[in-house]
Amino acid sequence: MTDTKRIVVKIGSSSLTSRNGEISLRKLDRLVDEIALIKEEGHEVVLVSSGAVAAGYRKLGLIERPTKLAEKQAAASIGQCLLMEAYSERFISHGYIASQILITRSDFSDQMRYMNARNTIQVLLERGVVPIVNENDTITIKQLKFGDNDTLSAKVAGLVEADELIILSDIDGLYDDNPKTNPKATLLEEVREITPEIEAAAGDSNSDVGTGGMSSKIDAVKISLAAGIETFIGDANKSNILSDAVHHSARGTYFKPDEKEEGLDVTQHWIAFNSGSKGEVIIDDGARVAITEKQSHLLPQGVREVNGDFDCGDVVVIRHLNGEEVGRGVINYSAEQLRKIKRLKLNDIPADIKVTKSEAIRQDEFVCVPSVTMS
Ligand SMILES: Nc1ncnc2c1ncn2[C@@H]1O[C@H](COP(=O)(O)OP(=O)(O)O)[C@@H](O)[C@H]1O
Ligand SMILES: N[C@@H](CCC(=O)OP(=O)(O)O)C(=O)O
Repeated sequence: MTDTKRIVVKIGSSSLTSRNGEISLRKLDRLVDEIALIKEEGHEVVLVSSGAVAAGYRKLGLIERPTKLAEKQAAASIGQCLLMEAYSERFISHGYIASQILITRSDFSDQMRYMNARNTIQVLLERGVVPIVNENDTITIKQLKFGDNDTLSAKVAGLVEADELIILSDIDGLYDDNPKTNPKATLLEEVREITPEIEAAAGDSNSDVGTGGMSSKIDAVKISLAAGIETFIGDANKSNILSDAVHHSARGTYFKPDEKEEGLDVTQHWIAFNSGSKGEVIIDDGARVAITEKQSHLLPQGVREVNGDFDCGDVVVIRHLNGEEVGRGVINYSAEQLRKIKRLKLNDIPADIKVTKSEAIRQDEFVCVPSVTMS
């Protein structure tokens, strides 16, 4: 019996569909068999599954995958039921119960709803259920979409503090160039850091059926590595892919978190990748050194400018005077208060400005955020 791991598995549309873009029940069956195998090894699994649009568009009377937003949403509304029905039936045949969790970005930007989702998934996992997550496509508006399920899966991995994120695709990992257009491209088997070269290798979005292509997978990897979660990208069509990935014997790309860095905890992960920001605080050199190198709090005296309209307790972006983003943190003053006390030492803050914590941002509520393209 191996140690129980908490594993988030993400399957993309391209791995669940047949050539004409319709959902393939044969592929879905295979995936469920693979998941059952790692469940039998004792692991907990959360599945992030795309495929709602693919499963629904034909029933909507369309002959090809829609591109208009309203049609995609209508197709997803039909397809999500069909997808869950298929999953549920097949998991039951293995003796497992599946559950559905549909999420929008605004659910995740609200800390209470985020923590609620976490508690719900915790109960499901303790009871051996396989929670199946997808974006709530039908009601999400364009500007507030996760957009691709790669990013969603990394955020879910952070939410449930997963040990491993496994992204299954129609390709057996990250290559140094797109193997579909460059036959000489070679597989990168282990990646320890997302360098500009890695980002360039993943290129721009490139996918016929899915939304993200390899570049959104790399954005996802940045999010999961920041939480200290090992991530694997491999081919959904290989037998035993999940079990082999868990035992590190599968062909694919293994992304390893920095062992010297402690990964972000669940609150820091929320601040960094889910909270959304209500404004900006511009800081000087000394303040930047204090919060990024000396592990000190950000004090009002280092604040030079305040942009936006936020309240005490909101998350703000912290930017250096030169425009670079330094990180994000929970602010202890409203924008109005901070404008009055910027550059002041704590002792000089007027008595009528009353707050529970006098630092502008406490170190434990500050996070340096790796730059991730948020779609
Ligand atoms: N450097 C690269 N290495 C591997 N695949 C790449 C690379 N650059 C672009 N791609 C493309 O990314 C595709 C996988 O993304 P996508 O179709 O969105 O899959 P999914 O539906 O699984 O999310 C591959 O089929 C490949 O064409
Ligand atoms: N939420 C959408 C999937 C979005 C999407 O295409 O994601 P992916 O295939 O992972 O790039 C659906 O279920 O159809």
